[in-house]
Amino acid sequence: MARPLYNVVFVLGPPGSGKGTSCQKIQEKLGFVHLSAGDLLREERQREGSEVGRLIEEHITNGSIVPVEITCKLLENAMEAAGDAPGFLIDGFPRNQDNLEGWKRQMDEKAKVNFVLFLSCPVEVCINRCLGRGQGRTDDNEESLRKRVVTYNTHTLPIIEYYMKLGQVKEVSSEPTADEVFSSIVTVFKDAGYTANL
Ligand SMILES: Nc1ncnc2c1ncn2[C@@H]1O[C@H](COP(=O)(O)OP(=O)(O)OP(=O)(O)O)[C@@H](O)[C@H]1O
Ligand SMILES: Nc1ccn([C@@H]2O[C@H](COP(=O)(O)O)[C@@H](O)[C@H]2O)c(=O)n1
Repeated sequence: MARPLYNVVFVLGPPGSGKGTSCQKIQEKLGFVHLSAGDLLREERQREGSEVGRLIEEHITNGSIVPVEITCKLLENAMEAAGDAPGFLIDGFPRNQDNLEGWKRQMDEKAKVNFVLFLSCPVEVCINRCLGRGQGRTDDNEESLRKRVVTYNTHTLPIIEYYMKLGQVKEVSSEPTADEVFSSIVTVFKDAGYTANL
């Protein structure tokens, strides 16, 4: 098999666990490119009058998961556009079985998943963080957040468990301060052999 084009770390955890915050820090330090599936979907949603935009809006409001054909294409396009990078942090993906299977169909030969960084944090802490995020997100309200947590428990945790069985999950508690969390993440990357700039 040809050498995979993309070196990938999936970043998963409950909504508001600090995935975006930590990915930004890893990007700055390690040069990995941060791609948030949620951000890409929010961008795509803006396209005026598009049927896909309406579908994405519905899923985001309900805290449910957009079909993988849409999300995986957005991720692949973003990886292609980023070109040469030491690695990609794919934040908030794969979120359910459909995401996982779609990724395998579309990306298995092009990308190597090195490990899954799992940011664990009590749900009530996460909800309070989202409610205080202040970014004007339409899904940072009590109702959508409860739905997002149900989706996380029902659909995303089994994906994390799937990778745990493969021995590919590196868990970091994201309850401490963002700097403390980042320092634990640095250790994870060092242990995984990424020593450049660390
Ligand atoms: N370790 C931390 N301690 C306190 N607040 C934090 C910490 N990490 C992130 N935050 C804050 O919590 C909020 C959510 O963080 P962030 O957006 O990084 O989470 P996320 O996991 O990417 O969320 P989502 O899944 O909803 O996109 C932000 O306001 C961020 O500043
Ligand atoms: N793989 C994904 C990721 C996200 N979504 C939708 O976007 C919402 C916001 O995601 P964040 O990661 O930014 O919190 C999420 O609740 C989903 O509706 C998705 O469908 N698939």
